[in-house]
Amino acid sequence: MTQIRLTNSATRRKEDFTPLDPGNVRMYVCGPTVYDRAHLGNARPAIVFDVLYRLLRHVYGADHVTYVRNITDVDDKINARAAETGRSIGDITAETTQWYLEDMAAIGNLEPTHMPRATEYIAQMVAMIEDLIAKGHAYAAEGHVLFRVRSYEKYGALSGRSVDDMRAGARVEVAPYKEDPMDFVLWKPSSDGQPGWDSPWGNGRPGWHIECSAMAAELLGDSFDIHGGGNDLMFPHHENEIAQSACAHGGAQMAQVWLHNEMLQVEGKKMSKSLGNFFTVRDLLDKGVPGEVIRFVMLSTHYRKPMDWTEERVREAERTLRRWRELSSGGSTGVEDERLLACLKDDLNSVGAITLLHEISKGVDEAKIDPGVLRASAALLGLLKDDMGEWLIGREFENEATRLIDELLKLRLALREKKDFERADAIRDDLDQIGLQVIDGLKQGDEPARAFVGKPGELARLSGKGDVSGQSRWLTKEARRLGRKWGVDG
Ligand SMILES: Nc1ncnc2c1ncn2[C@@H]1O[C@H](COP(=O)(O)OP(=O)(O)OP(=O)(O)O)[C@@H](O)[C@H]1O
Ligand SMILES: [Zn+2]
Repeated sequence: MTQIRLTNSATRRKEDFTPLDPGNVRMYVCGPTVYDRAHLGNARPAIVFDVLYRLLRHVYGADHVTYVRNITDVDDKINARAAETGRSIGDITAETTQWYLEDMAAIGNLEPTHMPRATEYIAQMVAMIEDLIAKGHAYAAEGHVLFRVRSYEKYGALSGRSVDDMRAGARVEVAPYKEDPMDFVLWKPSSDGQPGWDSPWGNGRPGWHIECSAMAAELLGDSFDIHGGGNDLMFPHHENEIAQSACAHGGAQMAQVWLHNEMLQVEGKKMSKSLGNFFTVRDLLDKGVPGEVIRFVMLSTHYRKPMDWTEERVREAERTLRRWRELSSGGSTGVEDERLLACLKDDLNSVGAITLLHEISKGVDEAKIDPGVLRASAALLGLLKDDMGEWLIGREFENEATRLIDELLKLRLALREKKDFERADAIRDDLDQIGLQVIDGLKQGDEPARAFVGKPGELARLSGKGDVSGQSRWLTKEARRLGRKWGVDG
């Protein structure tokens, strides 16, 4: 069996992946701060780590993987949004969380095992902070609690910077209550109207970084296998998570492997809410771009490379998926192609996997490979799933069959114009034989592909689910036969 290899940001090397406990492989991924719709950039880590989750489930068994992706529902950005809109914080976070779950499902992601909301783990955060103070890694001052960065000598190891460099270059908040400008907030006081919880340091709320450390420890233990997120979080967020967790847990290494996806960009800049250069997953879905197409485009670039979103890629993905859906119906249940699995095991090489899917689909088309293999292989990427096939239904459908039939109709019209009714009628009869009723009165330049079918809905449904799409392969075969017979296939 091929070994899973992952590029560990902490060592900057591609390494063999060996879980601490193969009976329970554990992964934590930083989830969204819920005050606005997820933009397309936010969808990237959700998809990348979903593919990893699927791979781990495949290799270690579905019941032997625990995937945690949190919901940050206490954060100053949320408070600001509440103040702007006059809405309650609870309404905003509940609504945004629901949107997030719907949008992530629409792009084909499995639900993680746990989706902890920060507000439900305040007690664990307070306990962890108290522990850090007791161990000398944190101190309370003026209602705040700060992490003493100097107390953790490996601080900066993940992002490869020294504390002195960071101090020189960083825009850290200088505050009178800090021993060192680099120290970061674990707890801060809340004024009236701000969300707050009782604590040994008065009414207050947690800082963002401690949320992840506390939730990860509670659900996955002091040490677990994989920690993921976008590479924009490497510093300071992940650096701070590492420091807090190691110091609270007697030096135990928080995660064995750190994985970071690169950014989705718009004209060379990170797509982000703060820059305002974003569009949401929902915008695209509402525009009619199917979730499966979004997923495909995202996986067409390796997760460690920056990527751009272009209309051309969307169209290309749509064409490919249409074709694969058409080819993938029928046949046996199917087992995935081992080579595809090997690709994904090699640092989630989704690009190589897609290339292989093209090759497999060609084999299916030539009747050399069972369609079940295409389905099972695509499923490793979360593609071609039954419940996502709906997008094809009712859409205009263009493929090899319709193109050839189109050509046959044009030929028939040309023959009629030359008064060669015998051959024109023969074409009509041939089409009739394969269940296509020719409607007369069509002129050259009309769009015969749409007008030729007696039952217009049917052609659109041909590549839908199950047995219906079986017809589509049959139709393609028949159209090719007629194409050859009438010399319109070249
Ligand atoms: N453009 C992007 N490409 C890929 N991943 C991204 C992108 N923007 C954010 N992420 C990732 O999405 C997840 C949620 O991020 P977050 O809620 O902080 O969104 P954000 O757009 O970065 O917010 P802001 O713009 O306000 O900084 C994180 O794992 C983050 O790394
Ligand atoms: Zn986090």
